[in-house]
Amino acid sequence: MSQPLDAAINRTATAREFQRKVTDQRMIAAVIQRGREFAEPLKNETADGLYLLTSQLKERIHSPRRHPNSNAVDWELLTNAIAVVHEAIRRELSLEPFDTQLRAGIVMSLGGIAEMQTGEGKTLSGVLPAYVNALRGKGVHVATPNAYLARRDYEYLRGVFRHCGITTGVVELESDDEQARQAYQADVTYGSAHTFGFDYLRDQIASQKSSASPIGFQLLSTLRGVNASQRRQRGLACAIVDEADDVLLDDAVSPLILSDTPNGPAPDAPVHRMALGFVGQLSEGEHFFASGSDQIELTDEGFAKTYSDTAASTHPNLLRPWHEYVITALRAAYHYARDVHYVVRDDSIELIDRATGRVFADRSWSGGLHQAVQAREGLEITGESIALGRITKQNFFRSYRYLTGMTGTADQCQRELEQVYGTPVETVPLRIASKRETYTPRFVLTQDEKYEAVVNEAFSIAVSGRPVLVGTLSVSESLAIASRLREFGRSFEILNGVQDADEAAVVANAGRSGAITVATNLAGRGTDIKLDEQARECGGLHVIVTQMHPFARVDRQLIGRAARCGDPGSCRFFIAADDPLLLQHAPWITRHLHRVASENVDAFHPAGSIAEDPRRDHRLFNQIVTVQRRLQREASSRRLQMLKTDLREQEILFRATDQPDACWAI
Ligand SMILES: Nc1ncnc2c1ncn2[C@@H]1O[C@H](COP(=O)(O)OP(=O)(O)OP(=O)(O)O)[C@@H](O)[C@H]1O
Repeated sequence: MSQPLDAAINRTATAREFQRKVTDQRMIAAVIQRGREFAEPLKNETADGLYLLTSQLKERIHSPRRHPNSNAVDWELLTNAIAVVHEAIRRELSLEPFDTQLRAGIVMSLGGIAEMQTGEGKTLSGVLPAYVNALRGKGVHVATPNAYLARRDYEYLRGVFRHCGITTGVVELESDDEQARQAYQADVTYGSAHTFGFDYLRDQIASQKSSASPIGFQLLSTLRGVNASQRRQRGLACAIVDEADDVLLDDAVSPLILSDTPNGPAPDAPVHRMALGFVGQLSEGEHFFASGSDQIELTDEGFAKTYSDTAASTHPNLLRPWHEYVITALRAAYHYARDVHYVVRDDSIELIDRATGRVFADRSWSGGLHQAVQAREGLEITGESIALGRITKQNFFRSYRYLTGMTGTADQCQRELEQVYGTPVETVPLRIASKRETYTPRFVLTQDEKYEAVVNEAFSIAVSGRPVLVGTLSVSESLAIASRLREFGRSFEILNGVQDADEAAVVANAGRSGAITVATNLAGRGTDIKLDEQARECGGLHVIVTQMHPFARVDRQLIGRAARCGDPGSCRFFIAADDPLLLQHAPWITRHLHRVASENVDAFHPAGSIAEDPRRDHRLFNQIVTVQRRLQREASSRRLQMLKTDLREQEILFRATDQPDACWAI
């Protein structure tokens, strides 16, 4: 990597600039105090009075008086903004924002990412930075990890913004051009990170097309007041990213690709079917090695055998060399499992986002993998989609003039967020100490034993009147646990992206006393499970984690559904010796567990089961956490490498240092 490219990518210097401000605790505390004082008389203000205040703040932010030192923080403006937002929240939601929420809001208004524990009320914290940035009049995008959260937050907060005199909208993947344009015209637009990225790509493609149209046509359109490109977005002025670690890091590795899928079967469908039949003749170790997360390597012998099939290797419909079809068929067989990586619905493959558990009908794998999986499932093999435009999420979010966000889990990511996005992370202390109890992790030998133990625990806790959330890592695991619960005739709800029930309705019921909910990671982030009074009195929500994720942050998000905002609650991890995380990354723990099971045989613990031993179990658990930290470090360097490659390939002219100091400096 060349020095200039490294330096241009790195935005640490910008982050350090912001850091000085977001860590000025004395000033922040004073601004909160004064903001509250300013809010007091606003209680008697009319609706028009609040709008007028917003108009005055808009004028102030555009005032030429600010130009000489526009980078300096306008504390007075911020104080007034706090007062308006405070009063609007009180009027609409009958809530008073906590100091911690205002503090997080100020951090975001000053250019930092606010780290606030799960359940501490980030949703309300996002109002202040959205309001302050909306004053610029250039549009604010509030990006969430998924469409459900975008709509939920939009519906919850639009009344608050209305009291402030700020318009809001929501964009969804299904929005047509007109609906999307209207939503983007609003001061604050809610949407998933995906939707914002795709709309950006659409606009890029539309403007390329329009600049390619004849000059006469362009002129005519301009005279008629028609924008030839008919863009959806107004530009990338400001983004406030919810669940910033997920959107800006974990999910940023999958590029956004706007593609067009041709109708009808793929021309090379017969070759994919031949490859599927052929791989049955190959054996692992002799003809190929399945290594890494998604790698297949043919040996010399495997390569020679592949090309001994002359009917396939010279087939007239080949779109790429024959051995690539073979490798793709092997990848499909070895690395992609039904109900783990994808589901089959309405005779088509729908991809599962492994981090969030969401099922996406509109996503597909590239390079022929989608077709190889279709072949294996015996479905019609459709044509490969043609990429019309592509951008990595990293580059997309780096393109915003002003970027900020919030998360409950930024540990181990601070450096990366600083380097890549120029955003320092500021941790907001807990409002009150968490009441969550973490029970001793339970170790077992096999998946079957684990499911049994999970179901027993769910029953015994639900019977005491507490609601239970069983968090699984895959659709197949959720189905396995659901079928055991069904055997016992116990009613429960399931939330795995393929269930029929409405997601919001399942979440709404999950906090009822005695309810059992089995969910994939769908319930792991952002979901607010509200307890009923009896559930709270009985001890709150209990979260069962059926499998540790390679990243500890994902686990912490899941257990963060319990004991929110001062409520009681608890959690327990279940770990089996044959969990993929242990088999792939900590095989010594698997061996150790087998040894323990063979040594600890007595009347209560027959051969093959593991007796509880809190000290040993905590020690083993901590070892797994260390493995998770290593995996997270590795993922971080992979992402950085990706960004460098992407920038080099696309030869993007990027701005290294021109991120403005604050929204009023844009
Ligand atoms: N100022 C407040 N007063 C009373 N209740 C509040 C306040 N702010 C938030 N809450 C409640 O606290 C709960 C958690 O809020 P919220 O979902 O915003 O948390 P979060 O930090 O976004 O959680 P997560 O990290 O899981 O997304 C909600 O039920 C919300 O209604």
